[in-house]
Amino acid sequence: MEIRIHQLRKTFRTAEGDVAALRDVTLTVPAHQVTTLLGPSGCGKTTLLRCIAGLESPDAGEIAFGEQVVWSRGDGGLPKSVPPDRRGVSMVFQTYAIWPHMTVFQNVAYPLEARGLSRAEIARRVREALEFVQLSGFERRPATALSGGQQQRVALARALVSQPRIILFDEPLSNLDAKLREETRRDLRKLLTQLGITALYVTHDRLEALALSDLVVVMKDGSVVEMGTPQEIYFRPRSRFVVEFLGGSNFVDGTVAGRDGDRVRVETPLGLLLCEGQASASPGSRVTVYIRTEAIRPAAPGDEGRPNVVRGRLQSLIFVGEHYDAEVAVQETRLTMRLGSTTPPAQEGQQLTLVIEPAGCRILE
Ligand SMILES: Nc1ncnc2c1ncn2[C@@H]1O[C@H](COP(=O)(O)OP(=O)(O)OP(=O)(O)O)[C@@H](O)[C@H]1O
Repeated sequence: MEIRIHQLRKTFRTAEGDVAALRDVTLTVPAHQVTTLLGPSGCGKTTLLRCIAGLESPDAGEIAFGEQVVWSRGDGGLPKSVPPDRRGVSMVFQTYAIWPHMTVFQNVAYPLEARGLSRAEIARRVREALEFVQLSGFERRPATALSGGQQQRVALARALVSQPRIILFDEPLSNLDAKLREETRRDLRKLLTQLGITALYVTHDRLEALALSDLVVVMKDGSVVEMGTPQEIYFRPRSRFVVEFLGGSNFVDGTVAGRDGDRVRVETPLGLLLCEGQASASPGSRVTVYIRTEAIRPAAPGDEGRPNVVRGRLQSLIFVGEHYDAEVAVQETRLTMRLGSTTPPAQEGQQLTLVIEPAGCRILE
């Protein structure tokens, strides 16, 4: 079920003044896929999720599930709203919100109790949901006698048992430790792909967004700034904000010098760089170039005469296990890069010749 959001606006009135949590957000969340809302704290992710669930009332705009409008209000008019329990939406929260005084079975059965289903039907559906999250055999366990990861799976089973059209996740993994988080992320991706349900997932963790999603929507200050597949967002970001949010660090300012096929030549403090992106950039215009850390490598024999070769001095080298994080000064500019940890690295202070792969060198808007 596709979610269509059109010019959704929400302002909170607080003692300190108005807070614009959503500024005319327009967005289509595709059906049967996993979409994440990614952005820093306070950018409006949770507010958008709560508006979709019907837990928050927007000020203006429209929300539709497929062809069904579930909330709408033009400026000044009365809102039209489908109540939360009639939207066919389930939500999984950061705190799991499972009931400690109930068993696993009772927790998962809870959403079905009020529906007048037979005991046999409830038992069948709960069994199926628990099988799906691999918790068969845990039915009679008190919910508190489970690990954090297992509690999270109970919350997921409870969200699935009522066969929702849409499932919403609000930072569901943030209470788990790093290892469990990684495992649960993998399991969740597998489960959601198998289910083929429309899932919208809120996180401020970039790895989670990249690993889980079919589509990543980056938000800032109540607005959508960019969206795309994880690969598009990672390899072809358009703004410095997105690059920085994804952990990128190498930026140089420059002036467009001309074109070279699909690529653009930019005069920078590192010298002339051949870059991807914005082939329309006109000569003379000022631009910022982003260089991906892993696009920089030490030069090897045969690299002479290649584009984007620079010389610098190794400033620092930090061992982080699978590689060294290195910082290299190229005249006034500092570049961060990775050096393999299996080959003996260079010494701090040593001169290095580096190649910057043009595919990892991008002009930003
Ligand atoms: N009930 C409320 N009353 C007043 N202001 C609110 C309320 N809920 C949210 N806000 C404000 O609206 C803005 C957006 O909040 P929201 O919780 O949607 O952000 P978020 O991106 O989900 O952040 P986080 O990752 O920290 O949860 C913030 O500035 C927040 O302080």
